[in-house]
Amino acid sequence: MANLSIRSVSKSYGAVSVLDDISVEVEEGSFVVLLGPSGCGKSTLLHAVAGLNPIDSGTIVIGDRNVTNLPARDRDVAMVFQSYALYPTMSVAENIAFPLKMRGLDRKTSGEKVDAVAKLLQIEPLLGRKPRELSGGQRQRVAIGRALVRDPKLFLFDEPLSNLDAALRTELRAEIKRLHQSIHRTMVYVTHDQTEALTLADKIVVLKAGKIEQVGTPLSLYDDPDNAFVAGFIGSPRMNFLKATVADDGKALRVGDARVDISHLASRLSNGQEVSLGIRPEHLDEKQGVELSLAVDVTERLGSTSYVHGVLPSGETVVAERREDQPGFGETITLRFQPGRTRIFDAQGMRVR
Ligand SMILES: Nc1ncnc2c1ncn2[C@@H]1O[C@H](COP(=O)(O)OP(=O)(O)OP(=O)(O)O)[C@@H](O)[C@H]1O
Repeated sequence: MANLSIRSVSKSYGAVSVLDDISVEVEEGSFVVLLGPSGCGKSTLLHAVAGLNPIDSGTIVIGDRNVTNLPARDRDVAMVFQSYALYPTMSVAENIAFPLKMRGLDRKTSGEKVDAVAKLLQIEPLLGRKPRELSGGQRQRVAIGRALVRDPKLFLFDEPLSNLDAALRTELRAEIKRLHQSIHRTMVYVTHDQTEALTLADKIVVLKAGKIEQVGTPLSLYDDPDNAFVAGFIGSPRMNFLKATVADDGKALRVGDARVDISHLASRLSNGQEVSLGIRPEHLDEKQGVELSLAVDVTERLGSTSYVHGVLPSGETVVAERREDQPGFGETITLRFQPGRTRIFDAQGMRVR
């Protein structure tokens, strides 16, 4: 059963279309991430679900209620913002208890709920402090606590980790995941960070310029992207895209001097057609396969793995993963890849299958 249905939602600011016929189904208890570059409309969509932002057309259903025209306070959703949005004069306990106070809950029950949430988030020692006496990570835990205590139908997160440093982001990301696994509530999470999306989501909705590019599990988007945008946006370092020309009646591609057999594809490609050959950095470190020669300019060593940056004879730049050798500046190395690992995109960026 879908806990949230976003149906054909559109919104414009003047002549600019920010959300263009967006439909998304969010299953009960699932974790859905809205992912896309800055300005793609993901916050606008989340705010529309929360009731903070009116839409021009479409329908939003939460549980079995059409909430499209309901104000935010009647939607039974709780939102966690990037900026924490805590009340500075209130203690942590008062901040977390605030939604319960608004509901007129008695002090004893409210206190018990605050204690339970504080325990879950391991912020019990902080309950008496003011927000200014907390680190960024602690503040965000309090903001999450304030959302949790309301026990809403739906949790909405708007880039909650963006103000934190890298180590804390990783830590709190795992905590949000743990939280979701323990309370099994429906969560919709906005981010431009593909690592957050890949690690947290059951389902990712990739947005670009107000339109959905693809919806799928993290693995399906990574392995089976529908287009070059999704292929390039998901994965770090990003997929390499090499210029290629169709040859042998659609059975092969020419990439510089190399021939890439693509006879496994039911190709509708014609000789001479220009396409783009997508290869992930980790697929350029094979023992056997099609060979490319790379003039190395930078090697980044990250523990047991390295990323080698360099230039092909065509002048195109490439990033390749290396698990064993660590070539240095000026060396020329041979990259090898299996044609079956590559993804092919036409001139419009659409995947050729
Ligand atoms: N009140 C507004 N008036 C006019 N344009 C707006 C308004 N709010 C947002 N926009 C525009 O709508 C588009 C989508 O904005 P939105 O904040 O949803 O993007 P986003 O994907 O969340 O980006 P970011 O990651 O930078 O927050 C942007 O082009 C933005 O400039």
